[in-house]
Amino acid sequence: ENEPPLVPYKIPILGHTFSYLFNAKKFIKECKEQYGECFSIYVFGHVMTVVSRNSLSEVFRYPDNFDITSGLKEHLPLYLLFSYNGGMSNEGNKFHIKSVRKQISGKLDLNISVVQKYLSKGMEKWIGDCKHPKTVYDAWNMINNIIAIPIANVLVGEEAASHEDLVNSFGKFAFDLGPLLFIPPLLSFIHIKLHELFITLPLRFGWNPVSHHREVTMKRLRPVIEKRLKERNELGDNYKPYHDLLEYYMDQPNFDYTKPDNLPYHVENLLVIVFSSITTTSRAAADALYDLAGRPELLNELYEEALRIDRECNGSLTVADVKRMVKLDSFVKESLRHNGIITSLPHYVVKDYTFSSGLTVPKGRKLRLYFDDMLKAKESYGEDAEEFKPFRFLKANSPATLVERSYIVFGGGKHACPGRFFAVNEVKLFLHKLILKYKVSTQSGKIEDKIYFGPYSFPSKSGIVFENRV
Ligand code: HEM
Repeated sequence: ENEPPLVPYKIPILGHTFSYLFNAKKFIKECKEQYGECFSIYVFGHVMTVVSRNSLSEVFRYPDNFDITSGLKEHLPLYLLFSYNGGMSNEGNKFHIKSVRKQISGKLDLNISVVQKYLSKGMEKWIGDCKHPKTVYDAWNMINNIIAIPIANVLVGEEAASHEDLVNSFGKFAFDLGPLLFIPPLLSFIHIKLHELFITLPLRFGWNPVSHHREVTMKRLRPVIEKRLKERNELGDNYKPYHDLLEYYMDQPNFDYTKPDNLPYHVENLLVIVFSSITTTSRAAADALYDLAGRPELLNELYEEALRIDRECNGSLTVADVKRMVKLDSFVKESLRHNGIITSLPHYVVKDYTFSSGLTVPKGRKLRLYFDDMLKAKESYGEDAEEFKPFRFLKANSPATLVERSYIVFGGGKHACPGRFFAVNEVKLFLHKLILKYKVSTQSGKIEDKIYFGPYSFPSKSGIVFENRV
């Protein structure tokens, strides 16, 4: 009875689908202005509720009432693509969160030198010498190739990550699965399950985007595992554990790679982390690069900070040094805040839930969180919340990793991204090295807009010009 208002629509069956697909930013904004922070729209044959502000915070605060796993599963049915670990499950997620907290974000001090070393190698390989200005289109793709190298090293160690096919496979993994995520669920008009059936249709003909990556990973990990097990045997208490995620998997009581389904199971767990870590981080770095390249005065200011810190630490940075990059941190945070994503993180309502506003969402209702509105809330960011102000957070004691009511780039509550400490450090290190080495500008000389598809946004594909600093 007390449901959020359903925004009226004129075209039966289609409802708001067209506006949602082709004009989401304006459409959702107008709906909120007219119907308040919580309203329902009719898209792809189903009623979906868009939540913002207090209602959105409640979704994070009461995770038992809102199920994100089913929401994500519907868009990307990993459980149909992953044959050994069941894809995404609540139980599986607990393991992933623990492993990322402990082994990746929790070992930043140790990982940071690996990240630096391989970021430099990646930049040398993919950007290289720009004595003559070099224009790169689709910088996200290029940055993804760079970011994949340090992440592969942190996940599986230097020996396995020395194989180019493994690093390439990690880098491409999410891009191979991604398109499935963005196919509009047109068949949902008939039945929600039909969309899932459609996107996994190629599986029935033997095509599975996961199989190739699983095979490459297994081929490269098996000899490393055998070598480490031998070392463990020979050295006993003197064995020095490696700091990567692979070592963590090998320590699990259920690890026995001699059993037929065991290694593929652990490799699929690893691929979930590959999926969550590489394109997300490279996307943040690409957004920041476009934001930087369109603002020459900002580049100069960040260069001064980068140069000072680089001189003080002789080029070898610690976590504390990265923390001292306060201008860069504020800029990265502002860039993340402007990621342009309109709505995200689909959740299903587990049982009827009444928000503190008095509105009730029924069990089974799909919610989407209105990110763009929350990230531009005037109550939190002031009257100029819509503006891009790179040093907005400089004096606010509010680092880019800090999850707050309105800063929901990394989600919120119990499920807030456990990889954010690692990700922000890596993005900062990438930009730090880039700023020291190159002058960057947009080919157009303008600040480039993001590309939109439905409620999703992507970095621009227009040219970025790299030039060596003299
Ligand atoms: C800039 C880069 C990144 C962004 C923007 C990002 C964003 C997010 C968001 C929005 C969520 C959902 C949170 C929620 O449901 O409230 C999430 C979850 C997660 N992220 Fe990240 N992430 C990034 C990097 C990483 C990295 C590098 C890793 C791993 C090394 C990682 C691992 C995870 C995991 C395991 C979850 C699931 C957490 C859960 O379900 O409780 N992420 N991330």
